[in-house]
Amino acid sequence: MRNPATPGAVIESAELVLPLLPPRDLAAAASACRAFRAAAAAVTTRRAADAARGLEPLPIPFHNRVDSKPYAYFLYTPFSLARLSPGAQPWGGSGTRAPVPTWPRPSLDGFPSAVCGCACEAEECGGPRCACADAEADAAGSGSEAGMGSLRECGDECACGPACGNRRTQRGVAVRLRVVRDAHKGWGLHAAEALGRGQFVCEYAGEFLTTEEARRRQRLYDELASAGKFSPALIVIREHLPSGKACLRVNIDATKVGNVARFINHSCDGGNLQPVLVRASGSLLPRLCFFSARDIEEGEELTFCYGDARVRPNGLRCFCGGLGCCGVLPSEET
Ligand SMILES: C[S@@+](CC[C@H](N)C(=O)[O-])C[C@H]1O[C@@H](n2cnc3c(N)ncnc32)[C@H](O)[C@@H]1O
Repeated sequence: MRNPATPGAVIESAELVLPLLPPRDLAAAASACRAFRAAAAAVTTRRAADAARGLEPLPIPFHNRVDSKPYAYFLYTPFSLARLSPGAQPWGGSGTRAPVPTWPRPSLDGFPSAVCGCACEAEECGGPRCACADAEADAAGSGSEAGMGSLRECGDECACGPACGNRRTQRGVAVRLRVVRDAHKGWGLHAAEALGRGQFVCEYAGEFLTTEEARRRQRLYDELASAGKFSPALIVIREHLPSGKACLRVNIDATKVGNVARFINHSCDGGNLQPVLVRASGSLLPRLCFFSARDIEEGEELTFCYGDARVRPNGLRCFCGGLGCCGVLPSEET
């Protein structure tokens, strides 16, 4: 057995333990000894190089020319989760990149799914004969909520495989993005390559919450946000019947566990992203996905409109910079 006091053993344990630590604990560990300081610096550099920590097909780096924060800390999930498995998630270790888990997507643990799908021949999926195609639905058309598009994709019960053309949103973030710090808005998601109109950008992934839990967290987040230095990322999606009555409400919280969509800032003029509710055959819950609403240049910030309502007291100041900026961020009672 290796002597625990040897420099090699110290570095080995640093390699194992430091990637599990949140920033404050990492800084504390760095002050322990020179070897830990060097190992912690390497962890920080690797974290700043990929917000997605190897869980998306492409790395998504942080860029900060505003202050000294190298990255934002949260647990990464490429898909929304019904239940969280407790425990820390390593981030910034020197091991090889984690395998990309974007295929097959896990089915939503705990949610019932209907048995349905298509049996299309190769390359027929999404076409007129595909049982999963919905002639009414489109990524940029009328949807269940004002400004929200809708789309149907192939799902778990379909005969098609990972390369199916009707699974555009199921293979993770395949466009180059970066997370950029702004003096007023905090972190924001930017295009790191030019995007054509209608390209899939990312899903809004996080924890699925009950409405009761969403309300409880919203109250807490409001308090923390009004004190500054806190950026909540809890979103409520309501799907309406044509009559206008709400029929389904989905609460997704990406504040502590989420994906890169948690960095998308608000724009009062609607922004350059189109939110789309995507429903896969066999899945009862829709997923919120973002597509480019127009051609987007490399370096542009990606934004969407959080909503129209500004009803909660102490609304936060909006810095979207749009011509029609309302001055206050949208906020509604959840
Ligand atoms: C979903 S998060 C977006 C990412 C966030 N900027 C961060 O640093 O993590 C939403 C929060 O970002 C900030 N934010 C988003 N859009 C903004 C805007 N137009 N003006 C000012 N702050 C904004 C607010 O703090 C808001 O509560």
